[in-house]
Amino acid sequence: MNSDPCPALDAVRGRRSHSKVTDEAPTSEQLAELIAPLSSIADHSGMRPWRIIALRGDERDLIGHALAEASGGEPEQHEKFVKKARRAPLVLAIVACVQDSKKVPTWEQEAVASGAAHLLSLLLHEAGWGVMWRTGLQTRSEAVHRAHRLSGSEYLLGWLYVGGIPDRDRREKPRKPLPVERFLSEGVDPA
Ligand SMILES: Cc1cc2nc3c(=O)[nH]c(=O)nc-3n(C[C@H](O)[C@H](O)[C@H](O)COP(=O)(O)O)c2cc1C
Repeated sequence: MNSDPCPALDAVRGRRSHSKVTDEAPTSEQLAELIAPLSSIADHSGMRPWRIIALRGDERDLIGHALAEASGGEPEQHEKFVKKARRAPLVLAIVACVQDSKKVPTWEQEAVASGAAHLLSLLLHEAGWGVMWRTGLQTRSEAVHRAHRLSGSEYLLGWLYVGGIPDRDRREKPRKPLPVERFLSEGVDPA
C-alpha cells in the first residue's frame, strides 16, 4: 500500500448527510457529469441494473401524493407528505431495474443499484452538495411504484434529497471512530 495522499479516502472520511438543504441544486448537466463515472461500479455481468429519476419543482409532489395514498389517503396526509417531499430542490429516485438472469439473482442486482446510489451521494457531497438518502415504510407500495411509472421488475431504493449546504452546516462533524475489530475478522471463528 503506498503512502501517497488518497483523495478517495479523504472523500469517504469527510462524507456526511445533510437533512436540511438550501434551494440551490445541481443542474441537469452537472448531475449528468456525476452520474457518468458510475460506469466504474462493480457490476456482475455488466447489467447496469439501475436508473435514476430526477424530480424538481412540482414534479416532486408525485412522491408526496403517492406516500399519502399509500398511508391511507386522508387529505391532511397529502399536505404533510407533499411538504416532506419538498425538503430539497432536487430529489433523485433510485430505481433497481432487475433483469431476468440465471447467473445474477435479484439481490445481486439490487446490490449494484445500491452501490450506484452510495457512490453518487459521495460524488455529490464531494462536489459541494448536501445529500440525504431517505426512504419510508411506503417506499415499495403500489401507489409509489405507480407514481414513478416503474415497470413490474423495477424497485425503488428510496430517494436522494439534494440541495445546497447551509453555511451553518459547512463545518466538519467528527465521527466516532469505528471499532474495526467488530467489523473485520481475519479468517472465520472456529465452531
Ligand atoms: C437505504 C437508506 C434509507 C434511509 N432512509 C432514511 C430515512 O427515511 N430517514 C432518515 O432520517 N434517514 C434515512 N437514512 C439514513 C440517512 O441517509 C443518513 O445516512 C443518516 O442520517 C446518518 O447520517 P450520515 O450519513 O451523515 O452518517 C437512510 C439511509 C439509507 C442507506
